[in-house]
Amino acid sequence: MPGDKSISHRSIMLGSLAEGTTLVHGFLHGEDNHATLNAFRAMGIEIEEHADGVLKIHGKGLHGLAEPGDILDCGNSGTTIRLMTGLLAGQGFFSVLTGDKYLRKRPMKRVLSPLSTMGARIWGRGGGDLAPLAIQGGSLQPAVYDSPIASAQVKSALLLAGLYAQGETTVREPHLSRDHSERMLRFFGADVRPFEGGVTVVGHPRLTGREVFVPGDISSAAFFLVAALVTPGSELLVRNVGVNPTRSGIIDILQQMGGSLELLNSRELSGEPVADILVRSSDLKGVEIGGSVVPRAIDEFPVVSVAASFAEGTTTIRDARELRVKETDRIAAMTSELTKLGARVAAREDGMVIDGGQGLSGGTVNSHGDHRIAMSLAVAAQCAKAAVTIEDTACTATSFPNFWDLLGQATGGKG
Ligand SMILES: O=C(O)C1=C[C@@H](OP(=O)(O)O)[C@@H](O)[C@H](O)C1
Ligand SMILES: C=C(OP(=O)(O)O)C(=O)O
Repeated sequence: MPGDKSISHRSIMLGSLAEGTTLVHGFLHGEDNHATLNAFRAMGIEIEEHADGVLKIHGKGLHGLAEPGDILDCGNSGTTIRLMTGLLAGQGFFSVLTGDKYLRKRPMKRVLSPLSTMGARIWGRGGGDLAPLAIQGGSLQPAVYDSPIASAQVKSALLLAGLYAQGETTVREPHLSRDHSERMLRFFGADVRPFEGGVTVVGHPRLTGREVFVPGDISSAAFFLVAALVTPGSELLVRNVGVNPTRSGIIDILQQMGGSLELLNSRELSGEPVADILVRSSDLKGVEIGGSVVPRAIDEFPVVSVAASFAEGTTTIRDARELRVKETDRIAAMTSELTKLGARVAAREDGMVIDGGQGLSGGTVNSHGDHRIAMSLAVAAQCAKAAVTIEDTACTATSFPNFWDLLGQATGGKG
């Protein structure tokens, strides 16, 4: 699997803010991560790329970034723009962040509001909710923030701002979102204290360059797990996948559906749990999904809805309103596209209801420009009764540049 996208972003950010050299093995060379990489280069950080894809980051310490000479383009990446907003709020310079037409529609007030309580000065379109964002960096005070949503991007923006505030910054969240920032901050030497319901970071740490091994991305593996489960006679071993419990909700959901998935060779890499996943085709059944598993599988719901179309009985997804503010409205997009393939799907305000079991037919579908929708539809196509044409597929390069090749290999050329 390609490297984990979330961990790859954070390795550039913390490697740049650390003193000394950071080596990153397994970095994801996708468009989103290149947006982060280019932003740090534009702020004066030297990042070498070796022939084997390994990155060497020459970190300049917490106060080593320079004012960028131009607007920083975050492309399609919500993680880049939201985490950078927190980080840039504490710098001694002015910066502007923007992104593509999808990113410029996504809500930013969720980070701007709590950052303003720390003294951050940030402006945006739409009354301060939309990019481009203009940031006048300056001194910050620590804060205690009760986030109404379980969002790692909100949490991480505040923790990164908290590095620049004297004292303790605390974020509480309704359910635990992915904790890669916490783990990597600690790995680089920051004082990070997780507690039941939240986390505290102590400001003004000294971060030291490290050697980071990025595990394979479970969100990318998810497409192959579902493809193998719903293709009769399949057996697939997916090696070196990050199985951090705050990310592994897809394994729990697929096992609950009756999927045969085994974790082998469990180990730890740079503070992150990793395993190989053995998956065998299985008869799936419909399930109820909601509550704390939702943030643990937030990017996997498009492909979960494909699995549900092949599962016997009804699958109900609840508490997943966040899907409406991703690269696209993923509830609306999957409902319309799966319906075109004959699935019985109904959208709900906070999720979907899927009556599965009758398989999918052929047809023409569209990704809506969203990488996860494109790849989920490829899995649907793989197992549909007739040919499926998927329009607008270049977006897979956002998170999974070699997706089509790997799908072809895994399916013996059928992909
Ligand atoms: O912090 C991160 O790396 C991410 C957090 C999640 O977003 P939210 O924080 O908006 O849930 C997720 O959807 C995104 O793909 C990556
Ligand atoms: C939502 C996603 O990413 P981001 O928020 O970083 O654009 C994703 O990769 O599915």
